[in-house]
Amino acid sequence: MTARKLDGKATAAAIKQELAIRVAALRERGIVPGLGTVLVGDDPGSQIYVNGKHRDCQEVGIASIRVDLPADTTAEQLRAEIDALNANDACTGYIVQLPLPKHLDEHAALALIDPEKDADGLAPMSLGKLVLGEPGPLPCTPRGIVELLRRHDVELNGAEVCVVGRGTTVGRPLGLLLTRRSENSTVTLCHTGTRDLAAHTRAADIVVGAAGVPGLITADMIKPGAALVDVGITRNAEGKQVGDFAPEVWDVAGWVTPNPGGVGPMTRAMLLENVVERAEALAAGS
Ligand SMILES: Nc1nc(=O)c2c([nH]1)NC[C@@H]1CN(c3ccc(C(=O)N[C@@H](CCC(=O)O)C(=O)O)cc3)C=[N+]21
Repeated sequence: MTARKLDGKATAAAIKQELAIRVAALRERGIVPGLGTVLVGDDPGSQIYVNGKHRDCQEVGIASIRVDLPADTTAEQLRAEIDALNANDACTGYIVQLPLPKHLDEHAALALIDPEKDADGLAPMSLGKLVLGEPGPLPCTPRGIVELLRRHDVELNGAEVCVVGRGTTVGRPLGLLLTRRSENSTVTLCHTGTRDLAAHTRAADIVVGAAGVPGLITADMIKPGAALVDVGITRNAEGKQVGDFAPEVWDVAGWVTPNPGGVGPMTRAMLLENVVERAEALAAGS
């Protein structure tokens, strides 16, 4: 059996077309959504991602504001840049690209983002709202994963989902998203302390690899027909993006996200979605 593709690239392209129409409608009413990015340092991966986000903005008609800072930026300088974006009316939402250089405190930086402008859904107020079930921006990767599965008609209601990885950007918030009544999945959140990972992955209808360990999840750990979502973006020695699943899983699974071309493009599409949603709320007067 060969798995079908959970095509993030094509799905993200379709979502961007829908967003372009919504952005055009906003612009007709005099509202221009504007995404800001704050990038500190010269991590090549982060530069690629930020470039991609600005390209996406241009495609759908969102204005973009780019703030690139040197690696030795101080906490005070970073705070001043964040304050400036909070005060800038042309910026309706923004992100602070992670990881920050080691001398900067990521949680402290995220806490400075005006909750109304948190495009990533990773600031403390947004994560708190997610826990409480209140409306707010949703973290982009988890939201993109749910959207990708929905648009391929992979059943979430009652599904057994094994999420491998407990990080704050993906694993943990994905568990929160999937266990809402609207998704209604049963989630097992596995991590480095899990005693028998294979026992959990084998029991799952959907397995999400978000551990950042190349090839961690192998074909023998998969229930035949399961849907597999690969969040891993480790770079190998040749600079190629490698995921958390071994390639042989394609012979066992029912659905697999290509990588690249799966979760990454969906993450970027959901960032745009968050920005457009926020601009629409502004247009509605809230
Ligand atoms: N505040 C913050 N928000 C983020 O959303 C965030 C972040 N920090 N830090 C880093 C991670 C990583 N991330 C990716 C986004 C898109 C692709 C993506 O589109 N990848 C392409 C390949 C890109 C290429 O290699 O050219 C793909 O998978 O098809 C990958 C990774 C967002 N992140």
